[in-house]
Amino acid sequence: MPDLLQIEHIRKTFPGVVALDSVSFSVAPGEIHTLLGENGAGKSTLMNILTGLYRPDRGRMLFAGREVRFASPRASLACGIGMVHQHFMLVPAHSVFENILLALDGVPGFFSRRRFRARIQQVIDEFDLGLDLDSPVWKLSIGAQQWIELIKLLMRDCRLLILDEPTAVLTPQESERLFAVLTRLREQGKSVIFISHKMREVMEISDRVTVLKKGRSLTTLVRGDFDQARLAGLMIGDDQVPQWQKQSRVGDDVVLDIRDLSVRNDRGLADLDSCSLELRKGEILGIAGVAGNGQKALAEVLTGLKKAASGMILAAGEDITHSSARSSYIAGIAHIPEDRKSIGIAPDLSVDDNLILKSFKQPGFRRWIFQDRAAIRRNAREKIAQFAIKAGPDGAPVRYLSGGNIQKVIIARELSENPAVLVALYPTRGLDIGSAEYVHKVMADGAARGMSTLLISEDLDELLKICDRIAVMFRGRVVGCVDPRRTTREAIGLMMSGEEVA
Ligand SMILES: Nc1ncnc2c1ncn2[C@@H]1O[C@H](COP(=O)(O)OP(=O)(O)OP(=O)(O)O)[C@@H](O)[C@H]1O
Repeated sequence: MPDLLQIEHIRKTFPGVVALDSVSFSVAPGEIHTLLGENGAGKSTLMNILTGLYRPDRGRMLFAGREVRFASPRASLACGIGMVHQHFMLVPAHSVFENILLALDGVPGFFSRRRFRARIQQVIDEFDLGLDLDSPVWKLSIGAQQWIELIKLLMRDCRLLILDEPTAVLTPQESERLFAVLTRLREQGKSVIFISHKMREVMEISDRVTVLKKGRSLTTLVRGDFDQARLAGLMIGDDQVPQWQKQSRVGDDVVLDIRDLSVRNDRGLADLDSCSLELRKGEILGIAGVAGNGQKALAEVLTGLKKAASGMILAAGEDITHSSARSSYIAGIAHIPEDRKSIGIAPDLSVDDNLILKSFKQPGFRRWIFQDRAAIRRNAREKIAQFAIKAGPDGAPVRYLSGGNIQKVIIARELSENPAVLVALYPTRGLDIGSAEYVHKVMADGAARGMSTLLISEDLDELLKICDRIAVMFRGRVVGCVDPRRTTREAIGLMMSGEEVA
């Protein structure tokens, strides 16, 4: 059968950066094709070309045998290419049905509306999605909201679906359901481009894998010809994955004692609801939970971005909930925020400047009242090499970096001062395996030195591998605490969905 999509020698440059040098690969009808590549390899740029956001400098694309050039996202969608975005484009107050209607060009009349509703229901039943068309979107889980995005594309008869890190916000059970749906779609002859850094998923779902490296398509491998080690080796080089060993040295001292802590959001609702937790010296305490169950509020109240409505935070036994000691305590905490682009970095400043945002007043970076640019550059060079940051031309704004590389800049900055406490929200989300392992190594080394880490993550493999304990959050509370050596992904997954409280 002829290929549905053929990409030939695509090149795309930005000022001073070759994002894609020469990329060629094809997607067959009824195929799940994974794109794998380290941070900055060019995956997002390629998807932006496929979905009509960017135009390539060179090369050609054929879709269903016809050469295509997309002048806009609308043109790509009209052709049958749809992307399930990471940031859902849904109106929370509207119903599922209304949100799907909104995605169409023009509102159908009453009768066609009924027919349309019946068609959507058919899709829901066929894929066993269990969605209520009349439920307002804000009441739905993140997993259910992703179904809506998928249905929108299916209603538009998309033949090629692009999913970029779709499981980042799902429970293990929801991920399994997503994979079942993708398998069904494949059986129906739909094609999928799947992007993920999670090797377990890549192994489970891919028919073929194309490895991108430095803007070039290195190779395409067929199922049966690849395993995790081979893919990792191709992507980042066999000797590039940092090796580390966890040496558990959890002390008796409680460095943070959170007691019945509640935090309200702007609407006055409790994001954190009587949450209690203890973090010990040298401990890596994992927080599992589906995004939106209070993890972010917990990190924000600990790092001074939000105030506690009630309850207590004790640091080394001292109540700092509202005291003046709180600000100096917070100043010493390292924080890797969830929102990289608006909280984590100053987007228009260079990589060099972003790396010293917390330490620019230090004598090492000053000469009299002026900045010591040579020292700042030296520091940046060191960190760029240490964290393998793909930084682009000197002085370029950090917002031009790929998502994974922006994350590396934040981590390099936050961990450079040997903090006593690290609060990390999804620190390895979107990082390639080499970089994720480096972050794990940094945390393990930090723990051996006595650093205490609150690691909020949706990646259960990560939590099970690196944590001393895992607390599970559901609806603003800790609903259970488990020992990673005596639990399973499934057990944690059930707790995450509120089905079982340990
Ligand atoms: N608008 C832009 N201006 C300048 N450079 C850009 C722009 N968009 C991407 N780049 C650069 O192109 C390269 C490829 O980036 P891209 O975002 O496609 O990588 P990626 O494989 O998706 O990475 P990640 O896994 O980190 O998301 C990077 O070096 C990035 O800095």
